Amino acid sequence: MTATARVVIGVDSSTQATKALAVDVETGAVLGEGRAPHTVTGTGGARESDPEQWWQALRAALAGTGHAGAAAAVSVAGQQHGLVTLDAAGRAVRPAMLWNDVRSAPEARELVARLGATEWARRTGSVPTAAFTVAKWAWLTAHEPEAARATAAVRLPHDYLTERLTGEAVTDRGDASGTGWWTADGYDQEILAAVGLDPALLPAVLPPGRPAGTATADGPLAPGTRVAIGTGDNMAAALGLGLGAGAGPTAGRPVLSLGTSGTVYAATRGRPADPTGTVAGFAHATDGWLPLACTLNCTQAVDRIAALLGRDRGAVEPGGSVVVLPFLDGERTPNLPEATGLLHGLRHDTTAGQILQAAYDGAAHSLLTALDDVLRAGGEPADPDAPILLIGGGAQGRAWRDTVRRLSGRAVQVPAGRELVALGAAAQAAALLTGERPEEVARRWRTADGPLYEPVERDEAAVARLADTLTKAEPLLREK
Ligand SMILES: Nc1ncnc2c1ncn2[C@@H]1O[C@H](COP(=O)(O)OP(=O)(O)O)[C@@H](O)[C@H]1O
Ligand SMILES: O=C(CO)[C@@H](O)[C@H](O)COP(=O)(O)O
Repeated sequence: MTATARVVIGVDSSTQATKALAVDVETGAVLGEGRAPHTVTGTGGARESDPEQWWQALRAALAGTGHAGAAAAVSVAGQQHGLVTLDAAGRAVRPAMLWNDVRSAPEARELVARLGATEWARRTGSVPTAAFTVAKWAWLTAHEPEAARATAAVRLPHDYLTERLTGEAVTDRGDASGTGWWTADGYDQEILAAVGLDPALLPAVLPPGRPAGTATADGPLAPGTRVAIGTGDNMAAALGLGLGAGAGPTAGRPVLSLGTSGTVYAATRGRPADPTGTVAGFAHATDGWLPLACTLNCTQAVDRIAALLGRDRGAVEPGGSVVVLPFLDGERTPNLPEATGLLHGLRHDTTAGQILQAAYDGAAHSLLTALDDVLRAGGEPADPDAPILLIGGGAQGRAWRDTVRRLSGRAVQVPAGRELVALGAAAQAAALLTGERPEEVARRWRTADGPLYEPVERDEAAVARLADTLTKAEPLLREK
């Protein structure tokens, strides 16, 4: 390997920011880091961002690594599901509708009613919720038909950025599996016809390991730099943790990610097809599957409640019996897209710190409840003694770590590598150079190593209170 072939860059274009890491291919050492924020607009159920801003943020983050001109390969991972609509000149027709935009909830319900939940799960692995790209496209054709008519290309956030770097209209199986129009055999022509989307508008889904192309001369990278295919952010984090679905000890290892979204998932050998819709049957980026459950209200919802209470995010207090269902932005798991937040069981002696703790509990409970469903959907045995790999910004907070341990009764391991999505993308880029599988690269880099926090006794009373409140409040939370 030449001196310049030693550095790759992995990018995480997530909801709130673009983060880029320059990484040494041999050791996994992070040599440089760049970051640039995104703006998310929208009130009520709307959440949108300008794709041009992601591109500018990508340029800034790449420059921030200090290695943009010298990297041998680059890969971009991005927030899943977002609907990017481009005109014939490649300009955005309108802002991208993001994964957490729940205006498309009625369209998702209608799509499920038309085909049936079991058939959706059988074909695409998932029952679409408002998050899925197919529901967003259906919303666009119904509410902004001129924008839909002006659309000459439909992209996901990561493949939009990959195309800006290379000029190639390509995507990967991992991110494609979050659209609602991809099956293991390619695009589902019948579903596309049902939502009036011409397949010619979509990028080609390349086989795993095939590069997207090389950097064009007018971009932020040295012309000819190899660009990997990239993937969705959760798929990239799985790669970054060294998790593969192939034979080996990593299939079925549970991951809990605490970021803008909360996600719980595992790499599995079995293809998920959960007709209840709790588990999305995503594809792993290399092979096998990545059953996943996702919440809309995670770190940001808890931070918002801390701000309302005038407390630091870590200033929780034990005790009391208050319950918070922090569904501030509507919720996806459980599927209550029109829900708002709920506070129940307030007493004269309830403290602000207990209310904040209850918000953490409410956010973590939805994810932990889905954990067994995730493993079942992927056909992997649930091992209650296996530590949960805890990642995302929230994993850095003691209150989050303690809440997950108390409500699960399990140990948690917090990988030392902070930016697992960007590391996973870097592993994809490195794999282009070395011929390894990306997850093998990450294992060699020992990205999942980190402190283990021992299990504590499960707080059965808190879990029962949450489950009971959720059951009783459900009719209220379903009201529009
Ligand atoms: N030390 C910390 N304690 C608790 N939460 C934290 C800490 N640091 C960051 N966070 C939370 O992490 C979130 C960002 O997580 P991250 O995984 O980077 O987001 P994204 O999903 O957008 O990539 C912030 O919203 C913040 O609430
Ligand atoms: O919708 C999902 C998964 O299905 C989300 O996990 C998005 O992929 C957004 O990710 P972050 O910006 O929170 O990382």
